[in-house]
Amino acid sequence: MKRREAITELGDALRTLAEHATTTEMPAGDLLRAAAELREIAARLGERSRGRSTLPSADDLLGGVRMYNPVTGGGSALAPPLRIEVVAGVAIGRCTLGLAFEGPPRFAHGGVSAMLLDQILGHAVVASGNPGMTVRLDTVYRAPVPLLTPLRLTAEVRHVDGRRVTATGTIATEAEPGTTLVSASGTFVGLRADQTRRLFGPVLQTEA
Ligand SMILES: CCCCCCCCCCCC(=O)SCCNC(=O)CCNC(=O)[C@H](O)C(C)(C)COP(=O)(O)OP(=O)(O)OC[C@H]1O[C@@H](n2cnc3c(N)ncnc32)[C@H](O)[C@@H]1OP(=O)(O)O
Repeated sequence: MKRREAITELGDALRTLAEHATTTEMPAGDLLRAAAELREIAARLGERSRGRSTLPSADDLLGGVRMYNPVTGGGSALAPPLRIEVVAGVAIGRCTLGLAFEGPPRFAHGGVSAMLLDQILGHAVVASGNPGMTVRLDTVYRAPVPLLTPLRLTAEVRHVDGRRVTATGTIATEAEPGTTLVSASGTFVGLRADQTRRLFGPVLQTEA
């Protein structure tokens, strides 16, 4: 689909911009010129935009296509993006974090690790056929997550108890997949029909 490719192209440019804006040591004058040019571009993009209760026209919510998901979305300026595939019930994710995700020098911000894990746990939960929202996420930071280093994440469902699903996951490097840097356990809850209507009613109406 042409529009999705264009969205991904723009997202890619924005991610490059965010990384260079984070690492640049250019003088103040150059930064101010860049800011002015970027504001012009932003204004142009904002001429036609959607509100909070309208899905992106390029998305396919029920088909799992979310172009602006801040973790996996090709169109997101914020997403690493994390690429996930499910193999025999295990979600496997790959990404490399740039300096835009830095917390302690040289390493990822802890909140970014939690965000990646929330997403991949959620993916495993959806893949198990028990979709739900995160109600709890416990994260254990064993070693710092290096930037500019290919990462490998895993997640799988451990337990289904009615509407409650428990999943666990890890972050490691591609080079040392057996050494867990961060692990997480999450609880997800499937929504009742009334909860779905209350939270997502306006969006589902525009979808229909
Ligand atoms: C291919 C595409 C991939 C797509 C992949 C997509 C991945 C997306 C990953 C991102 C996921 C997110 O970030 S989701 C966004 C972050 N999460 C949220 O914003 C959720 C905020 N929480 C809520 O709105 C609410 O908690 C609800 C609506 C989820 C549930 O309502 P509730 O009133 O709390 O719970 P209720 O329905 O009464 O109870 C359901 C059961 O869950 C239990 N329960 C409720 N909270 C908890 C809890 N913290 N810890 C343990 N258990 C809990 C209750 O005790 C009850 O157990 P029992 O009595 O039945 O035994």
